[in-house]
Amino acid sequence: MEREVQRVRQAFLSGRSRPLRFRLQQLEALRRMVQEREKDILAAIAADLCKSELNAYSQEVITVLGEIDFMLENLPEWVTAKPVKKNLLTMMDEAYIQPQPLGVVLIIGAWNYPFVLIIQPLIGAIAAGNAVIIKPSELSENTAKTVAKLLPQYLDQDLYVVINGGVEETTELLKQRFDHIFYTGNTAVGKIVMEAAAKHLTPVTLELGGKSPCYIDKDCDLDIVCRRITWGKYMNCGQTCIAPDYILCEASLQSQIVWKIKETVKEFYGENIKESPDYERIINLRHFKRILSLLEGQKIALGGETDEATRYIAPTVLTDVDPKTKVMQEEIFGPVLPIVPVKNVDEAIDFINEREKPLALYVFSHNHKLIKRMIDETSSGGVTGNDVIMHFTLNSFPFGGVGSSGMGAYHGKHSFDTFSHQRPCLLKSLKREGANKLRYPPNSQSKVDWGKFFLLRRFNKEKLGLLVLTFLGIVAAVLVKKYQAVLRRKALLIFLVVHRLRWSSKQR
Ligand SMILES: NC(=O)c1ccc[n+]([C@@H]2O[C@H](COP(=O)([O-])OP(=O)(O)OC[C@H]3O[C@@H](n4cnc5c(N)ncnc54)[C@H](O)[C@@H]3O)[C@@H](O)[C@H]2O)c1
Ligand SMILES: CC(C)=CCC/C(C)=C/CC/C(C)=C/C=O
Repeated sequence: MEREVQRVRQAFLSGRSRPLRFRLQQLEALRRMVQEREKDILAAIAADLCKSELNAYSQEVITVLGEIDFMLENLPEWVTAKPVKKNLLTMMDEAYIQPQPLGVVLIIGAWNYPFVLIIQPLIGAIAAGNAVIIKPSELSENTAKTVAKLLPQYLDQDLYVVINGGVEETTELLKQRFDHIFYTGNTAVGKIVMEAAAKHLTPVTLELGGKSPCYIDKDCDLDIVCRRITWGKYMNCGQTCIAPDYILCEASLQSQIVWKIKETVKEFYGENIKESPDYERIINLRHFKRILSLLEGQKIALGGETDEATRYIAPTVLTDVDPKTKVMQEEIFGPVLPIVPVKNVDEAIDFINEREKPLALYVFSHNHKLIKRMIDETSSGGVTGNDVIMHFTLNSFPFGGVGSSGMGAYHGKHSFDTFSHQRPCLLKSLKREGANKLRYPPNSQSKVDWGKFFLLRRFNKEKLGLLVLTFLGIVAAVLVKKYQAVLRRKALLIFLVVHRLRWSSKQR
């Protein structure tokens, strides 16, 4: 492992990942890989998650292609140094921010969207000029193997390396020194990653999970609300980090919500859900059993049917859920939707604020003020009003959590920034040493006053007068320098005219 990381570091130190042209070439090659090997990629995702290839394409491949196009279009502008505002002490100098690659980045992915969750951060890391080691999730082994096979056929083999393995390999990998670690997965492992990173003072981005609440106000169109929630909750069989985890609403709305979700489930997946190509399965038996245990003692208003052999759990809704029960203590990450009754929006806000900060928050209402209030008075990684999931699709948004749902963010320019160091560069001249006397010892009150003037722009009248005089002096000096030749010619002319006049008067 150590040798592998060293090999990638040597490749980074060769400097070839840095030029803009190289980064664009690699991103184009990655796009080619996705387009030419689409079938292999879709088949792998489909095998890992019992997902239709159409769904694999629209949930994962579209996002990746969109992100590559966005990078190719904007990267030339992002990599250029940006001049910054200067102060009086540096007004004659060159001052700019130059984004630079961090070095060797480790990307650790999760199984639930096994392709996009490693390739989207990879796009950002390449765009920023880094070398990358990718560790896909071992639970989605088909995608992990496919990515390990395909990437070296298209990308620089020493700069971008896939290492496959489970906990043991990841633990070993985490002992190495990286310049950034980008981890997607559960919060408990997030802490392990952060602890390992701390040993090398390596910065981390943690894309974690949590329980994303969904508040439904009574003033809304329940047909539309339930259709949107059903889509976001049961997509990928509920195994989506930003799926609505639970519903908060007034008790009287529950029966209508259950009925409308039931109708939508029929509309989306047909009478026999098990036969639907759009309804996935739970990733493994451990997660299947974990989700089943969340149903114990609950009032099942919809669904609840299961099949261990195929790890099938029907779209399920629970009503009148007690917040103290297990289903409300951990992220569900499955097709189970509890409804927790609250009296009003105030109680919903308190409920959300009494818990860990979620990755996403959803609020449905015709009342725009209520939505704004919910946003102002709570905290979450991201918010969508009157829909679910959709904030993920906008690559101008930073995507990430807050508090226990994660730290740092990515997508689009935010990915580029995550994997770059914003390096401040100040270039001075070795001339104009006179001005520097102000900061050299011995110090004096007058120097402090000048310092205050230059850096804090605080001055007394006397100093202001002096400064106006200095400024006029500088302007005069600049003008004299600029028009020196003209002035010299004018002076010569005056001299000649005067001389000529004198000579003429003498002749007379
Ligand atoms: N914020 C996001 O973008 C996002 C996206 C997907 C999933 N998630 C969250 O991830 C969770 C589901 O993923 P998961 O954690 O089950 O995925 P997972 O089991 O695939 O684990 C994630 C990664 O951590 C590694 N790992 C596991 N145990 C480890 C250990 N002890 N030490 C070091 N590495 C270890 C795995 O090898 C894997 O690569 C949910 O909480 C979900 O909300 C978040
Ligand atoms: C809008 C469409 C068609 C797709 C969105 C795809 C999606 C839900 C991606 C989620 C990726 C992600 C961060 C998952 C976390 O678990």
